[in-house]
Amino acid sequence: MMEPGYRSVSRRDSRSLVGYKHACHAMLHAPLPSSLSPFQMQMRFDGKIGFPGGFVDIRDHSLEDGLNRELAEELGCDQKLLCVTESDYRSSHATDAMPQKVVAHFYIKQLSLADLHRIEVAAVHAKDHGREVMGTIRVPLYTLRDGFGGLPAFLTNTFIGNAKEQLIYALRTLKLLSEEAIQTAISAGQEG
Ligand SMILES: O=c1[nH]cnc2c1ncn2[C@H]1C[C@H](O)[C@@H](COP(=O)(O)OP(=O)(O)O)O1
Repeated sequence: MMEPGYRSVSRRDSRSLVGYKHACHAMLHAPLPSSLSPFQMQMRFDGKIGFPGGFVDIRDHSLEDGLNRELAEELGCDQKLLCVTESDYRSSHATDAMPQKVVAHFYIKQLSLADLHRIEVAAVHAKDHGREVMGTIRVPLYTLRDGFGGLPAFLTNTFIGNAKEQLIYALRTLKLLSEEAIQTAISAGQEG
């Protein structure tokens, strides 16, 4: 499932697209052997949910340098605690939708639970906290007995760009939930 208007593009080919801005966003994830396995998104200034990151000027920086700069601004942590590298890169999708043509690059960074928690605490003191970022949030990976609370309800939020598809991609690729559980959560969210 992909947000209409987004097409998959390779990291390499994306560099030769003309007239596109490049945006990099990262999912921070701490593996745990339970449905509480936490990963992070954030509430943005516009009331939409997305991942930390932002626009990157590829004339001056590598994708990862630009992403790490954005993460420092939004999460307030130094690179000893959080440094995304090319090995964390997962996908790129281009869109021609207005107001601007964008290539959205996506990363998944695996961390220890202790470091994820340190980042959540540091985020309160970040430059962008209360301006562009209203707060970090954890994504619920469970579904309550009512069939709606938890992940299905979370999926009814409004997401920025293709962040919802990036989230579902991450659930699949990290095998955090079975395909059946993912489909059930998506369907329940649509009905709820
Ligand atoms: O989490 C996201 N996943 C995919 N695309 C996203 C996400 N968050 C924002 N976006 C889009 C929206 C814009 O087209 C660009 C850059 O947005 P933003 O992160 O707000 O960038 P700046 O902070 O203004 O640099 O990506």
